[in-house]
Amino acid sequence: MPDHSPVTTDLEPERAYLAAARADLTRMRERAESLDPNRASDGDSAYELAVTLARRVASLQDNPHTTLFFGRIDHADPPPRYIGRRHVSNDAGDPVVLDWRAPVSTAFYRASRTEPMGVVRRRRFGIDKGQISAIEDENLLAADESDSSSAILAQEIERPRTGPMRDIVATIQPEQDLIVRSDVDVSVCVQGAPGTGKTAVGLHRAAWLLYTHRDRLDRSGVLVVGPNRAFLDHISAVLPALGEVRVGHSTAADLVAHARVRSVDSTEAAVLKGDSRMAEVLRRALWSRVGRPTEPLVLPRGARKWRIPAYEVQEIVDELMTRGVRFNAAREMLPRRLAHAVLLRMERAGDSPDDRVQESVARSGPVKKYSATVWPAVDPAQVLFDLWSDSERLAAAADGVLDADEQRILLWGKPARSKGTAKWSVADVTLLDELHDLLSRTPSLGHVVLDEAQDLSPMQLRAVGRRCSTGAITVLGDIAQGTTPWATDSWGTAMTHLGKPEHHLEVLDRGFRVPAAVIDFAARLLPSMAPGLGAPVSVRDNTGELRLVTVGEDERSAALIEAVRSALADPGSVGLIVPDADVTATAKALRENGIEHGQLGVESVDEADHRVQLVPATVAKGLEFDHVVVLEPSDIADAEPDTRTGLRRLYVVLTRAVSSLRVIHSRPLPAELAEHA
Ligand SMILES: Nc1ncnc2c1ncn2[C@@H]1O[C@H](COP(=O)(O)OP(=O)(O)OP(=O)(O)O)[C@@H](O)[C@H]1O
Repeated sequence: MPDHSPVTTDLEPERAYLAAARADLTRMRERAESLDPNRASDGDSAYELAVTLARRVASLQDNPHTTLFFGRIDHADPPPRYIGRRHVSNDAGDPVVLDWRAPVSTAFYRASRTEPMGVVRRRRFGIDKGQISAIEDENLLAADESDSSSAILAQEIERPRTGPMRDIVATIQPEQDLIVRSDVDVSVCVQGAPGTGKTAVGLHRAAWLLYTHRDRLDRSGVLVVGPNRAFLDHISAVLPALGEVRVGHSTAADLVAHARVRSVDSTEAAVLKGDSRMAEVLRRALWSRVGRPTEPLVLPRGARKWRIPAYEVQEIVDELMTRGVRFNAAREMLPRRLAHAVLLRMERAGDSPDDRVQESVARSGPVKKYSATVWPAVDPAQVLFDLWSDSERLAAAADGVLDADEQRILLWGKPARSKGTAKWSVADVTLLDELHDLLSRTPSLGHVVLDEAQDLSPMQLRAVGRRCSTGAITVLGDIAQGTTPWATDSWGTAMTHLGKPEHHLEVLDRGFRVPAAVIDFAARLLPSMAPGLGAPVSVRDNTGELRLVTVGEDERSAALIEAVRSALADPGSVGLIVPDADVTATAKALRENGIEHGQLGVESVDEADHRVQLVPATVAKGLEFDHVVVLEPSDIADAEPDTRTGLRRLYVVLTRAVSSLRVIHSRPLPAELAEHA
């Protein structure tokens, strides 16, 4: 007997249970709607209460497109437990549906015949238009090792993709669930080939953490960091669908937006500016702003003048500099320390000054002025401006850290006139963020989910890391998809830059997106650009469709339009991924042929949710489409600064397809891809 057996007899009782659960949810909502926020003790509390109640009412809305539960587990003793997206209880307060994140729900995801966790039967519900359409049972006490595949799971994985990414709460796999439910204080790093569910797992982990540690994380905040706007838009519906609307989403660039980015560094400058050695250069450059006192502090007070000699001020400054506090915190302590030194002199002279005198001395004009001269306020932009435009300052800060050639790379050829007119690069604003943190500690969030982490430079990783310095992080990525010249080759190193050397490394290798025919093709690139990393093993039943179309250059545009039209004949989304340089011409060709489409960019999304999306190759990361049409792989690879990065970019582009991949090219394919073709 197969392990997962379709059940037909229980359909009606289960539908009745669903109807009753829906009625319970309606009652819960009506009760929340009837509560009067004006019963709070004052206006502010009433407002707070009104907001909380509105949120609660919204979270109790029934979604007619889905059911309240997707699974059920039976233990030896009744009652059975129904698992759904949210908790529902009846009038007596007894649970009718359990939230998937509740500890008791864990068994639904993890119980197996080898470890049944007290579960005797797992039931999955097939859902169609908000109604239960199928039931599948798995007997966990069965001894035989027969077919363990689930048709409902297969159906979910095979369904055509339309619109933004959906949650996977009904079909989270045991190895994914282990990551989702890792302890709140554990930082997890997930390495996984394309389509192994890293993003899905990261988002469900955020939802689980918020449910399990609501008080702590609601206060401190949870943030998801992704590569660009198009990606954030793609994933934006997942957490709200799980009832979590208060999770921030940001690109890595927006995290450090201290200035407008108006220039692009050369590759070698960008790599160097992203190198972790820059942290030491910046630290020295900043702290060198603290001056050496040459004059004594003179404080007239009444008939007397109090003097603190320069050497004594120097001792105070030295002590403050070695305390391990941030620059501004130490700077703020200086007037009080000077006042204390004055106080000691007053006492020695027979006075008995109290705390108020110390306070007034610290705030006095001469002390404030003297402090500000010795320890000036510093603007991060000025520090960086001076480093890039003044070779002597740079040499002083970089001595023993960067060699002369490296320093030359960093210096501006034509320095801007001032920090205000300086044209900062992406790497520069990341360095500004480091300087801001050296001045004053960056507040830490409770948890950060960092996606596509392999692409960040060490300095960018530090910027993300300081945003969860007191919390934990979930890092998601794939070394083989690293497409920046500074991409990481080692998760151990990346996690150290993030400030989390103690972490769990997990590997996901079952591919839920890319069908076998497509992954086999893309995986030809792996030995040359990520030796040692394997391709995912596709769990898809559908082996997919791969078409390579070689055409003459003048036929390319027509072939492309033909490929898009043929993709549109099947259900699902169509991604047309082209070299960045071809975006404008391709958009024109689509328009001329009457093919409506959206265009994605680093900063732009398709609000209208067209079926066809035109995607520059550099924006494709993390996205997926039912059908993918790729134009001219060799141009996509050649647009990158080096061969390895080019092949990795191509690997990303080729692994976006759920059902079919069409490759249109007039140039020969890169040799690594063409091999064994
Ligand atoms: N357990 C699952 N059940 C159903 N679908 C799943 C499951 N895990 C992942 N998927 C689906 O597989 C697809 C790929 O997932 P996801 O985008 O999270 O992969 P990824 O590892 O982040 O890929 P990439 O490295 O290419 O960005 C998505 O459509 C996701 O919903």
